[in-house]
Amino acid sequence: AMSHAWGYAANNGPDKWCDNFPIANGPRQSPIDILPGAASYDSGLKPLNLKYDPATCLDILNNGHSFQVSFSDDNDSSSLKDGPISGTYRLKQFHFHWGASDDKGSEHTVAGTKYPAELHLVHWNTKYASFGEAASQPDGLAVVGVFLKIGDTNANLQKVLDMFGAIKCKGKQTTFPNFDPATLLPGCLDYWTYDGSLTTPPLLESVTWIVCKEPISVSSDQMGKFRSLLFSAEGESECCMMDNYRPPQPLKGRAVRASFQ
Ligand SMILES: NS(=O)(=O)c1ccc(CCCCO)cc1
Ligand SMILES: [Zn+2]
Repeated sequence: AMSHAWGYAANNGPDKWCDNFPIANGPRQSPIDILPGAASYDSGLKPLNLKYDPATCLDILNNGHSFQVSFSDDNDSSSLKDGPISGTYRLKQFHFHWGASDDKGSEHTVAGTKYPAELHLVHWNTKYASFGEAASQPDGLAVVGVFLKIGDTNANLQKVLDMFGAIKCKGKQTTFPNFDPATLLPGCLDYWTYDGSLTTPPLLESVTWIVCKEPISVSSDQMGKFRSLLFSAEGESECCMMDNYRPPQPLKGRAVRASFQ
């Protein structure tokens, strides 16, 4: 059985996740295809208020599905407020999803357009005691999504890619001090927002999605570096980490709001 051996291959990928995680066919699944023309401008939406302290950056890990940079979250030093949310949500980690080639890789799409990668900054609602508890609540998480578009080399992103030699295989982890995730944000923080879910198992319907309209740049060479990571653990037959994205899911009547006109 797949149990928790989910992945992105034909035998354990997104089309099979419903076997062990029936919520995969739920009413508020993510990602979605965002149709800018169908999004409704909401003047009540506040600008995003992101405050990140590089001192909270802890480590970088290859978890076999993506790589993630984790943050200490025992205070509000790195947190998200305002935007579509109420209260304070603490940054827990960020990670990416990407494709086998530059023509695909993002999870959200914009009027059918796929980007080569997508950054997710994962935050949890401090009205709950922990990330794990928040992840099971309908207003527990807020994930900021940022598209990556092929263009100039991204010097800030390169600082993350330079760590890949130490985390090539599943399970490898290394310290990653003093990285400022704010350097990965676009200049303009206009966003779309909707109620959704985690895009990987357990696919919990606990995420307020906040997807930035403006992408950040990544060079094609840098995208090649993403694909040098491995899904596989040391000693296993090597399997390159790529196409670790879930395709868009049915909107099922949900409204997508825009913070901009
Ligand atoms: N691609 S995503 O931002 O939706 C995302 C974020 C965080 C997790 C981990 C959930 C662990 C629940 O116990 C899984 C997926
Ligand atoms: Zn993600």
